[in-house]
Amino acid sequence: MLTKPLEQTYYIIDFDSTFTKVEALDVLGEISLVGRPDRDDVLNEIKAITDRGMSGEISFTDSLVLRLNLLKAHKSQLPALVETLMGKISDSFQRNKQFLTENAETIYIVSNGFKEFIIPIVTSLGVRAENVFANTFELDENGAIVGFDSENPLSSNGGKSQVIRNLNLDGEVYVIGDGYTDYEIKASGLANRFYAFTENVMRPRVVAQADHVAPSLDEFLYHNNLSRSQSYPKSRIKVLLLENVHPNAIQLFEQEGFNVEIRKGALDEEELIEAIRDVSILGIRSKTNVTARVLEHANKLMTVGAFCIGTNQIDLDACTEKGIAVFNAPYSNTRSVVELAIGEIIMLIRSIVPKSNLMHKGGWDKSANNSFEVRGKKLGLVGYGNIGTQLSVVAEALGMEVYFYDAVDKLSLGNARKCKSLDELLAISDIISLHTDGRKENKNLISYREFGLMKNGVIFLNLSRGHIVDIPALVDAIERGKVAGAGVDVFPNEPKTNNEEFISRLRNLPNVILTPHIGGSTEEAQANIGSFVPSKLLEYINNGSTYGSVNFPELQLPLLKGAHRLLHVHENVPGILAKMNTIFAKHHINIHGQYLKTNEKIGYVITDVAKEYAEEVVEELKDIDNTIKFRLLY
Ligand SMILES: NC(=O)c1ccc[n+]([C@@H]2O[C@H](COP(=O)([O-])OP(=O)(O)OC[C@H]3O[C@@H](n4cnc5c(N)ncnc54)[C@H](O)[C@@H]3O)[C@@H](O)[C@H]2O)c1
Ligand SMILES: O=C(O)CC[C@@H](O)C(=O)O
Repeated sequence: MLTKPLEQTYYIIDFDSTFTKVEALDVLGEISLVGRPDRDDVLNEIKAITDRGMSGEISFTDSLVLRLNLLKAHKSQLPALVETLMGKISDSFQRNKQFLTENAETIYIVSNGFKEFIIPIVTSLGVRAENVFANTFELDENGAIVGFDSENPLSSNGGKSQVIRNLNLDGEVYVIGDGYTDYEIKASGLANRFYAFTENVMRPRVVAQADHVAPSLDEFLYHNNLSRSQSYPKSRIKVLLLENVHPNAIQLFEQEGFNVEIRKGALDEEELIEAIRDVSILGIRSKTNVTARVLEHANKLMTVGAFCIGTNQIDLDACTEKGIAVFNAPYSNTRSVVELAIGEIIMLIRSIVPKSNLMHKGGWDKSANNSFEVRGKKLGLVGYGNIGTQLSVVAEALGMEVYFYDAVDKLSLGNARKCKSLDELLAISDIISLHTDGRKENKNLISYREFGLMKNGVIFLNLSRGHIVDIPALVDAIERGKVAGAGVDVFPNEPKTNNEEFISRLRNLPNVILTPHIGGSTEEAQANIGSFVPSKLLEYINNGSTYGSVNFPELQLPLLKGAHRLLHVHENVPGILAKMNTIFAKHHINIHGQYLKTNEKIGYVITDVAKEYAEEVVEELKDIDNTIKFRLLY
């Protein structure tokens, strides 16, 4: 579909920190200085000299002399340097090898670095060796690197401009680089445009001079309508991650080249409305409410990741109606909640909290009063889903008798016994632990009446969702001694950040363990979630797969190869697929594969088609009545 501009265009590309992620001489230093006790100091000195050269404090030639003297490198170390640099080629260059090979004739690498390592690297991606303009090392008779070709214009300031002038290029000249010397080519009137390349390093002084900022080569290719590996540059796709999600997630999005913004706390509705306008991918945990009102302002939003189990904080119906796919981590923190519940049950039934509090005040209460074993006690689980069932198994291993009640018929694990009603479970249990999901109907599931049904001296836990328990009723039950001990991790109103005060009537009650919604907050769980949820979001963005989505029809799609993928989300009304196929037939489109899945609200159709097709097809598909969202991937 895309066509190259007609006029001849030349592409001048920098090497260090542009073609590769690193400065090659820094890497050479890491190799040549191995074993030296002062290695880190010398490496820092080399970096400082590079900066002084770049800022103009010393001449480029002087900076080169000083750095080579410090490096004390030998030609035998160059293969190791090349091997390391091979692994450090910028991601967007690696994925756009096709651009480099197809335009090999008009691509020039112009660098103040050295041909000895630049040529093997750039030719591996199709660039021509004769189009590499760089310096060469000077060696002594033993092969030590002792200098450089001082006659080469690239050994001094203004060298890049001189090389371009000598090339006498006839056509449009675009320069892509991260350094000021790259901009200087444009400043000398020798280039039409300068693209500041910021994938690896962002130099404000250089960016300030740029005609366009290119956070990746994809952006450069997109800006010039050139063929590329990404249909839409990821650097244009904004990811907003709230509530301190694990660094794994940030890294996964950044390494794919997305534009990632992170915020530590949750946002309230107004703040989120403001922040979400240009966001395509939103990551939250339990405290950010994605309401229908927020979604009205989220016109670019494609997907939401709940970096937790619960999704009750998200208006799933509104997301579905807007064609926004929602994903969560349904079992990444299950084990963590189970372990906390077990720990709390033992602490509460032994009355450890008041004993410990007393000791902190200097007291000593060595007695067995109100201390019991868990062995043989009846544990009642309300909700027998992922957490309930796992807790059931671990509790049985401790010798507890497990009873459960679930809204749907569930298979009992081990010797766990099913109760026919919630009331039956409440009446029978010595310890009651809530593990239902947070659907609205569960608000105040446990209130005065339910506490009234429980045994006197019951141990009560809520590590599910705050609104499931009527807090005044719980406070009353604790004060009356009906509940002998309580563990509460979730609350109807929770502080948005760690700086806000926790206000609750549950404060300062005896034998009550309060935890700040950390049932799932272990290093292991957060790291798991930080990888799991992005993997789902990325599969959806990159491939269209919705497997594991909590609101979209689930489709696990094959990888996209040699085709264009058209993704169509529409209201679930009859006849849409027929209309799409009529359009394909009318334009004689060769279909490689087609997948359809619906739920009660929407339909999701993926069609893989041969790459050549008329541009109107896309517009016609978007114009089908009841279309909610359309995307094109290749
Ligand atoms: N404290 C934390 O940090 C933390 C961490 C993870 C999960 N959670 C919460 O724990 C809860 C359980 O998580 P899960 O992964 O086991 O969920 P799940 O969806 O696997 O299981 C929930 C179960 O509750 C049942 N249920 C719903 N309403 C019910 C009702 N009124 N009566 C009886 N059963 C009912 C469902 O049928 C389902 O089997 C969720 O609310 C989740 O948000 C909290
Ligand atoms: O980490 C969170 O904010 C929520 C944890 C937990 O409630 C969940 O739903 O997984």
